[in-house]
Amino acid sequence: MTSSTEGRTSLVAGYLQHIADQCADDRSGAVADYIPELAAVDPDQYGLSLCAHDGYLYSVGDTTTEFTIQSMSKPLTYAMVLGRHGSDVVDAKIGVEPSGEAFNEISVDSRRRPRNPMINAGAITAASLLLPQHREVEPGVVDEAFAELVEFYSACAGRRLTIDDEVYLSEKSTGSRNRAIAYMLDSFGVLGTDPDAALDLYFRQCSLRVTTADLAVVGVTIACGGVNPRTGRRVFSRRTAQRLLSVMTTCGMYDGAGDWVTSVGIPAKSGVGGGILGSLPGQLGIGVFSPRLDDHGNSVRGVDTYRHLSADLGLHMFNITRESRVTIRAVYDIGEFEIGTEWTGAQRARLRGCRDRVRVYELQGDLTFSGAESVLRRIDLDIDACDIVIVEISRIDVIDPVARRMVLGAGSTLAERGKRVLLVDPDGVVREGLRRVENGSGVDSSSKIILPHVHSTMEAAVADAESIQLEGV
Ligand SMILES: NC(=O)CC[C@H](N)C(=O)O
Repeated sequence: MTSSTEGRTSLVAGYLQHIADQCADDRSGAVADYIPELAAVDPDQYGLSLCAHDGYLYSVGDTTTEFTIQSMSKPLTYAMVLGRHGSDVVDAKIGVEPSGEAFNEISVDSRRRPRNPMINAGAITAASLLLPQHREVEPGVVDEAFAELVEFYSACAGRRLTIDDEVYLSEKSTGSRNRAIAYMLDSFGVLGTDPDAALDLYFRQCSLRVTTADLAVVGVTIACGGVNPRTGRRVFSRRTAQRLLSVMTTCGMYDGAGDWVTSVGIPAKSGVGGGILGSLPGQLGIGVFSPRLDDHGNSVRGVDTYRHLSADLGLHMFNITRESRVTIRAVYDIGEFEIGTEWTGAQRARLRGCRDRVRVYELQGDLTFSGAESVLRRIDLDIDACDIVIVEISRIDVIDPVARRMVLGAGSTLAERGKRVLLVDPDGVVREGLRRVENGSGVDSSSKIILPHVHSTMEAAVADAESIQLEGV
């Protein structure tokens, strides 16, 4: 498996690779076989991508492999329809209650509406709302609606998506169940358009090709309230984003919604192609792909991956923190050290070169995975400008176990590049983790762990920085 991030090999990519490795051996489940194109895929493929709220992308595994979006298209078409008609019109046609049934169940609620937009009945109704609301649909109208749909999906993914024609034609020629659903809806008067046109649009949307990176970017666009952070473009409104997160939470993983929310807690949507799209509000987007499915039609390794992301990286949406995002409240350089008279002329000359090589980062808020990820990336970005980094965490109250490991792990990753990390931690928020690592029950499995020096005051850290600088003189 390959791993790629947009920068240097990072701690975060290492965590993702570790999760991928833990899920790799599970060969249970079976690939979707209702059409030959899906049955023929390599079942062992696996990819995982994560996109941070500023658009930075991490990927491990088969992340360039394209697969069909299938039901992960449902939230996107729903978003389009909400934008076009407003929630009142849409709510009159499609409910928002979890159905507790399979995705292709032929059922409606007491008002004869599909129960929610994440099951096929709701998704076909959503697709119908992108077409002219009369029965006589002229040729070319579906093409036009599809072109707009591709435009919208592509804006969410930040890249032009294309259709898999074989999958589309196969879906179209074998879709009796979906046809039954559409005609039932039509008989109830739910569809204002030609049911075959709605089906055609639905089959096309399901056949668009994506990668896990695309899914992560779509997920982060939802997480960021409708703005794609990679393009800076607003694709849909904040209200729509809130709606998508709500229905993904309650209905995205079909009949196991309660279990999903408690054990994973990441709004998500799966597709029978083996993908799972996830969106953690305000924080990040996730894309996973592995073709073998469980009885609900969700990717087996995909579900397992999400369980790990939630448990190991603390990514549950109800991981309560005081401030949702840690902030770097100040960054400054210590400047030139006092140079004592005991030093020789040559030493003094070299000491002067130490100037501005010690940089302080003061953090505040609660430190979670996402916060630690962005802080470490910021440090990584600046690192050529300094030799010693002092991270001041006296204003951090709560630190997640994963964030603690990340902060401690920075000692090793920066040491590889000849840099040192010192922590100012008066309240001992990292101390517990430090003890565990020192006892050998730690964290990163890297052979030599270089821990940051931990100090209780800034003065002590600065004095330590000074003596480290002097060692090299
Ligand atoms: N759950 C899914 O991904 C279902 C999509 C599939 N094309 C169908 O409509 O049956």
